[in-house]
Amino acid sequence: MVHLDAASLPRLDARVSVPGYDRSRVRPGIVHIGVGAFHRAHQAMYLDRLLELGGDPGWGVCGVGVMPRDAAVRDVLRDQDHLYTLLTRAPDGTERARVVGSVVAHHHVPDDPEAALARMADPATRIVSLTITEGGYSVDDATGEFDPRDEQTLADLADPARPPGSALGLLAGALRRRRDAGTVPFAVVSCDNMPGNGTVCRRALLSFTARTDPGLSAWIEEHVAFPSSMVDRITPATTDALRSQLATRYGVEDGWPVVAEDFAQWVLEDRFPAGRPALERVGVQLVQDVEPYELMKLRLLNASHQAMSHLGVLAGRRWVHEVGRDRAFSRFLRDYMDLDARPTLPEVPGVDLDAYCEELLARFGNEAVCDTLARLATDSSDRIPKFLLPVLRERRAAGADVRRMVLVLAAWSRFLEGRAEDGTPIEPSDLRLAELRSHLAREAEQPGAFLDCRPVFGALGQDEEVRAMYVAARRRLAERGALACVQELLR
Ligand SMILES: NC(=O)c1ccc[n+]([C@@H]2O[C@H](COP(=O)([O-])OP(=O)(O)OC[C@H]3O[C@@H](n4cnc5c(N)ncnc54)[C@H](O)[C@@H]3O)[C@@H](O)[C@H]2O)c1
Ligand SMILES: O=P(O)(O)OC[C@@H](O)[C@@H](O)[C@H](O)[C@H](O)CO
Repeated sequence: MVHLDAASLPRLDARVSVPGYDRSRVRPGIVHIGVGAFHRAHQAMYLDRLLELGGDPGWGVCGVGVMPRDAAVRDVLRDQDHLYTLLTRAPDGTERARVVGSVVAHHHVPDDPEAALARMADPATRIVSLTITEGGYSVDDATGEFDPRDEQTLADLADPARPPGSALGLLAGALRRRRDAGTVPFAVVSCDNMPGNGTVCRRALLSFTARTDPGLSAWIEEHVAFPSSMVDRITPATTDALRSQLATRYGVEDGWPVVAEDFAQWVLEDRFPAGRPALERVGVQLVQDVEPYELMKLRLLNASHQAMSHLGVLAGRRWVHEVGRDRAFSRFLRDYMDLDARPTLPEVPGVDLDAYCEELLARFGNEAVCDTLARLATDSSDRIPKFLLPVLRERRAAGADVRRMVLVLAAWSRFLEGRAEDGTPIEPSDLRLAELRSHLAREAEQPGAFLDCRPVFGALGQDEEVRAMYVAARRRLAERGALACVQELLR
């Protein structure tokens, strides 16, 4: 068994590809906040590929962790010279193992906010990117208003003079230093799954600074670029089973490997006043307007994920591929894509949407990637309003049949009640669980009360026809089960 670190690279199993470039020359030009599974399977992978092609070594990554739990990643990465293994698995079971070398440093904000701030203020940092989850931006889905709830952001707003502890606080603090020093600002790149993620991030930061430092807010508005991006690679959370597989198959001891599907896509708006890596060399699409790609991905892939997760769990499934390979469920998803989502999409340059949807279904059926429905169903109160409800609203306004999407909402409500159809307990994890359940508790006397949760459903929840469909779908789910409900709605 070989413990992964810089010294052990030459001794690794020959099937594990390792950085061929000189890591001692790699310097962080990018600071990334939220070095979770996805960043390491996606952005860091693209930069690793670029370095492998002889790309500018000034485009390495320094990770930044804001949440207390990020200390665990920091410790593992530090112990491994910031190296980790990325396993990619294709639907046919083909697996590739790669040690990624593009991450070269990591700062943990709860322990040392100054180190993170100094790194972000350093002129060598030209991009700050983020995967801090949809909730990390504190923008209310129903109103579009800034409505912070997390401890770190609230603490930064309450006392702007103390060292920042939140992602927004760090961005503001670092940009203030750059402005004061006359340093060109970095571009801020959100890589979270949100429509208009650059715009959302900009709105959040401007709202944050409007409350803490209005002069800075005006400067950011004028000088800082927030290119939007569409990011795609299905990346489950790391498990102990993955660590053991890596050890057994390749003899590598890695505290935090990552597994992902073999597919990867990144479409990025080309607005980087301080410069950017030559990402086009490694397959990243640099475009003027990312919106069509973003809408395509969020409404076809992520909304389908929401549709399959709650229905699937109610029907007793645990894995994404179990649902993806089920004939009725996959036909239901394809109907959703073709009849509900696609009519709401603009033309997507260079994309054949039929082929895209077909490929999505194959990706959902990828057993080797071991993705769980539970991951997809986490924090759905933050996902459904961004991925599914915009489609439901548009189709409703067009007078279309919206029963498939309403069935998904009904399944979500049953899921939140905490029991699958076979009686197995479900433990939902959601930022708004208490609030959602307080609405659900009124369903018995007031059918449809779940839809009164305004921050999630907004005015749509008061649409009488939608409510009636939802109540009927909930009843059918209870009487007949998720699979039968899905089958009933197949075209
Ligand atoms: N996993 C995927 O398949 C995938 C694919 C495309 C996009 N994404 C995007 O990436 C995000 C993260 O996914 P992941 O798989 O890396 O998850 P993860 O749980 O592995 O990592 C999430 C990271 O975000 C940090 N974080 C969470 N809330 C935060 C907050 N309020 N402020 C600052 N940091 C915060 C966590 O501490 C952690 O470092 C998703 O929410 C999604 O928007 C994920
Ligand atoms: O990451 P989230 O929570 O936005 O959504 C869950 C999944 O739908 C998502 O992670 C997908 O796997 C991913 O967006 C694929 O690129």
